[in-house]
Amino acid sequence: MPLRRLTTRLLLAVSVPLFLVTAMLLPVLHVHMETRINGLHTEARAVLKAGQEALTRDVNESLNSVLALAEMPALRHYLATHNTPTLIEQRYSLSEVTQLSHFLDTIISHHPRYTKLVLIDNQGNEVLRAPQSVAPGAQVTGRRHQEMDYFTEANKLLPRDLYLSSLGQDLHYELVDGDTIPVVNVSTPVFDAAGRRQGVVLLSLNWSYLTGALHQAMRLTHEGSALLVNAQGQWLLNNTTLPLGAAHFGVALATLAPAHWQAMAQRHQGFAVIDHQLLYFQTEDIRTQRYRSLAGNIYSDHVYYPWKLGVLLPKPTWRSLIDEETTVLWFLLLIYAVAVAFGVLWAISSQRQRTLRRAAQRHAIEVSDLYEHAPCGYHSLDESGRVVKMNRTELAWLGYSADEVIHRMAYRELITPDTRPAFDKAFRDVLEHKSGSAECSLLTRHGEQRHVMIQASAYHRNGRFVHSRATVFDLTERKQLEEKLREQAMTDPLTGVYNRRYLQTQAAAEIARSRRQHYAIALITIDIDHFKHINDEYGHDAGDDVLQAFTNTVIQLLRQEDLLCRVGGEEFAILLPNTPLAQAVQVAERIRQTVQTAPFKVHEARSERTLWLTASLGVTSVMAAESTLKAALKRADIGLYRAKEQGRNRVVVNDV
Ligand SMILES: Nc1nc2c(ncn2[C@@H]2O[C@H](COP(=O)(O)OP(=O)(O)OP(=O)(O)O)[C@@H](O)[C@H]2O)c(=O)[nH]1
Repeated sequence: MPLRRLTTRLLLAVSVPLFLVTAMLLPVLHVHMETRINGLHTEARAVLKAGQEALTRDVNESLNSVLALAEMPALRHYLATHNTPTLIEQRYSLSEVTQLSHFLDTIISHHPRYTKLVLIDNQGNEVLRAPQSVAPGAQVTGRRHQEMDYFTEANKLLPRDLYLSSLGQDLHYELVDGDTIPVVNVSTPVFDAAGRRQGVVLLSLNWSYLTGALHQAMRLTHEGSALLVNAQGQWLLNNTTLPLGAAHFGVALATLAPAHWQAMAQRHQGFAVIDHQLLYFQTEDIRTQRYRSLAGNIYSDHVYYPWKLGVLLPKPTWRSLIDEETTVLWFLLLIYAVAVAFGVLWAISSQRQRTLRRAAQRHAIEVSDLYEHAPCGYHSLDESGRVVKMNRTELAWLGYSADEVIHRMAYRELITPDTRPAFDKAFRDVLEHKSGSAECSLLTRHGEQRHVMIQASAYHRNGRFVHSRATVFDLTERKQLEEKLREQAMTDPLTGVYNRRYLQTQAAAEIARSRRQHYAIALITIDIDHFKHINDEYGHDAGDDVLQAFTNTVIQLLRQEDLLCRVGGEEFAILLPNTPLAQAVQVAERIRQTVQTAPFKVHEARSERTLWLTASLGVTSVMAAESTLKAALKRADIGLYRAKEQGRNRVVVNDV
C-alpha cells in the first residue's frame, strides 16, 4: 500500500511539473515561433526585393546597351552601306570592318551577360555578328533573319523602341562554348542620321547568366529557393530547385508544383504557406520599367510581358526551431529535469513526512493514553490557578467531567479548606521558584475526601510562565494502611480490644478533655481468678477461648465511650469517662456478677465444655491533678490485689 501510494505520488510529481512547465513555456515558445515567422516574412520580402532589383537592373542595363549600340555612328554607317551595296567599297575598307567586328567582339566577350550581337539589314540579312563563334539558335537557320520575330517586330518600331523576344514560349537557345543555353533576344531598329531605317540590332542575353546572378543577389542558402516563371507559368530558371523537384527551362509550373502556381497565378504579389514552406512572390513587367532605361516603348510578342519572381523559404517548425537553437533545447531539458527532480524530491519527502507524522500521531496517542490513564493524577493550572488541563484519573477521583472543571474551576476550590493553605503555599512556590509540593485533601463531588500529595513544576516559554504541571499521588490507601498499622499496634490480637499502649495514649486525651469539661474519670482493673488452672487443665487454646469469651461478656456490659483494654495476660482495664467512682463501682460489681454467672464454653479435642469463672476487680478514680494514667493504674491494681487477697471474686475500691 505505501509502495502504491509512493508510485502514485511519483507519477504526480513527474507529470504535474511537466504539465506546469509546459503550460508556462508554451506561450513563450509560441511567441518565439511568431517572432521567427515574422522574421521569415521580413527576410522573404527582402530577398524578393533584392532579386527583383538585380534582375531588373541587369535587364535594363542590357536594354540600354542595345540602344547604345543602335546609335553607334560606325554601326549605323556600316548598316547603311549594306542597304546601299554600291557604297560598300567606297566607304568601308576591310580593315574598318575588321576593326568594327573586333570592337563588337570585345564588348560581347567582356560582358558574359550577352551571348551575341547581330547586325541585320533591312532585308533581314545578317551583316555582322559578334562573336563569330556563336552558332545560330535552333530556330535560326542560316544567317537570314527575315522570319524571326526579333527582326520583323523590331523593323516596325520607332527609334529607341525595343522588342523583347519571348521568354519561355518560343524558346531560343544558343550553343555557347559547347553549352546550349537559353537566350532572350532584344532588338531595336537602327536609323541613320537622316532618320532612314537601316536595319536591326539584335542582342542576345544569356539567361542562364542572368538567373545565376539572380541567385547570388538573393543570397539564398541551401534551404531557400527562387522561383521565376513567366505570365503563363513557364519555368524561367535553368536550374534544379530541390523543394519542387527537377525543373528545367520552359517546364510548366502548374505541372511541377500545382499549388505554388495556383497561389502565384491568382495575384500579382503576396505570399502563401504551402507544405510548411513560405512562398513570397511578386510580378514584374520590364516594359513598365522603361523609366529606368533609355528606351521609348518596349514591346514583346505577348500582350503582357511580366515575370513572376518568387522565393520559397522553409517555414520554421518546432523541430527546426530546436535544431537551430540547441542551447534553448538544453535549457528546456534542464528546466524539465529540475522540475521533475523537485517533484521526485517532493514525493519522497512528503512520503517520509507522512510516515513521521503517523509515527508522531501514534506516539502522541500513546503519550495521551499514558497521561489520561496514569495511576496518578495530572493537571495544569494557569497563572491564576485555574485548571487548564486534567487527566481522566484525577477527574475520576474528583467525580467531575472535563467540561465541568477545565477552564471553569480554580483548583483551589477542589481542596478541603483545612488543607488549602498548604496548597496555596505550594502554588506560590511554583510561580516563584518553579517547583512546589503539598499534602492536601481533595474534596470530591460527592463530598468525600481524598488525601493526596501534589508535586508541581512550572512550564515556561520564552521566559514567561505558561502553566504549571502537577502530579497528584493518592495517599488514601497509604493513610488507611498507616491507620491500620497504628490500630494493630494498639490492639490486642487475641481479643480485639485495645492494649495497654493505647490505653495510656487515649487516657491522656480523655484526662485532658475531662479537665476541660470538668467531669470525673474512673478506672477498673480486672483479673480472671485462677486462670493458670484453666490453661493447665484444658490447654492453652481453651485459655484463649476463655479470654475471648470473657472480653465479649465484659464489652456488652459497657457504654460505647467506655474503653476496655487488655493490659496483661488475663488482666484487663476499663477507662470510664464521665463516671463518678460510685457509678464505676456499680459497673465493676455488675461485671463481677455477670462473669460469675455466665457459662464460658471451651473446645476440647472433640467436645465442648462449659466452664465457670470468677474475676477480681479494683476500682479507682483518676484524679484531676493526674495527667497520665500511671498512678490510677497503680491504685486500681492495689485494689485488685486486695480483692485477690481477700479471697477473689470481689470488687475492692482503692481511691486514696
Ligand atoms: N491461654 C492463655 N493463657 C495466658 C495468656 N496470658 C497469660 N496466660 C496465663 O495466665 C496465667 C496467669 O497465672 P497467674 O498469674 O499465676 O494467676 P492465676 O492462676 O489466675 O491466679 P490468681 O491470679 O492468683 O487467681 C499463666 O498461667 C499464664 O500462662 C494468654 O494469652 N492465653
